[in-house]
Amino acid sequence: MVETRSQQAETRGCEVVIDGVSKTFGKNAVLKDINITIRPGEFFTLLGPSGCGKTTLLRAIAGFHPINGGRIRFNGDDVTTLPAWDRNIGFVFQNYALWPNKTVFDNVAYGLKLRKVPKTQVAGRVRAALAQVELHDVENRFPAEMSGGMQQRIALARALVIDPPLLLMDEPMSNLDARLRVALRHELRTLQKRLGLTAIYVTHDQEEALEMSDRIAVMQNGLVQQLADPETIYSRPVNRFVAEFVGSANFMEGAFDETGFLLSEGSRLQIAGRQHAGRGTLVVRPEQVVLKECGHGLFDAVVEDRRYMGKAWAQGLRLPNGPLLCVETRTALDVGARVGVDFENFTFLPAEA
Ligand SMILES: Nc1ncnc2c1ncn2[C@@H]1O[C@H](COP(=O)(O)OP(=O)(O)OP(=O)(O)O)[C@@H](O)[C@H]1O
Repeated sequence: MVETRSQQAETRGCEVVIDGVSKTFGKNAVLKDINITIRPGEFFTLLGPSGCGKTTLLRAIAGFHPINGGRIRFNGDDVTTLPAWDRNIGFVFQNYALWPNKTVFDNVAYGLKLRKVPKTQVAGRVRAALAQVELHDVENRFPAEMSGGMQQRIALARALVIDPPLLLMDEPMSNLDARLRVALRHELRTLQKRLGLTAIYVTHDQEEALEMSDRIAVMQNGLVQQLADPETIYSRPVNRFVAEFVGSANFMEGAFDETGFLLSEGSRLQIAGRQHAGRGTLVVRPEQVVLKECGHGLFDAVVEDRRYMGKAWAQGLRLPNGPLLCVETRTALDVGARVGVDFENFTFLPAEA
């Protein structure tokens, strides 16, 4: 996503260094020596399946969980043992955690009162925070009178009102319907860039992560599997877990030799493999498959099935004695037809020694 210069602010976000952080709950090692440096003004996402430790890491950064090993630094200051309320962080919870018996005004003003901001400034700052999330004339209402989307905005205003250099968000959109989530992605990122804060965002939604983030750490079982910008994560996954978790892909096991890639099932693909050698897995995204006339691709395949997906057709192509390849096409192919298949691009994951 590209921001215009006028949308970008000089960054006042802080650098966050997570230095060898580990965390256990009883005997359960939930974070295992995590090392990440998050840059000032960055929109950084922790992405991974349920239970991988992303919320635990976010809460450790916030100071809600003491850690068992490592250090956490904000702009070079060691905050590892600093209580949460002294870390000057905005936090948006998954369920918003708004007080139902407080008005919108009092919900948003809470952080200011805690910090003993002079009363004369409170109303102005609450209104400014609500305006940042495009909420107007709602100060006297109660959260239960507002839609899920509005409650999410109030939670965001409450986090922003203290003017934090760091905003932490734990799946803030997971309770919203799909259409609203998509609309809010752009809005949230634009706001974060305009305010120039550092944002750390937790999600298990790969589309959300790809669209919003400057960089993503893909996590599994308490470890960072890959840390990179969205394009690299998607187009050059470092292992099968990342390739499977982010986007869909075809996986073909086999080995490169001088004449191409020999599939485990026996067929040979005439891929020039000079830069690759040995056993491993070819990872081919559906949109990296190019259809040609029979005899003009790497191999011919037979259309085995097709499903209509709205913006494209998902087609299953059977390789001779080989796996079923999933491709996307604008128009439907007849089941039983033969087509030539080429790969515009692919990733090769060498087998682990
Ligand atoms: N307070 C706690 N006490 C004991 N175990 C916990 C606690 N919080 C989390 N865990 C465990 O730590 C592991 C990681 O949990 P965490 O919430 O960080 O995962 P997650 O990736 O954020 O998943 P989800 O998307 O489901 O929230 C899980 O096995 C979970 O059961």
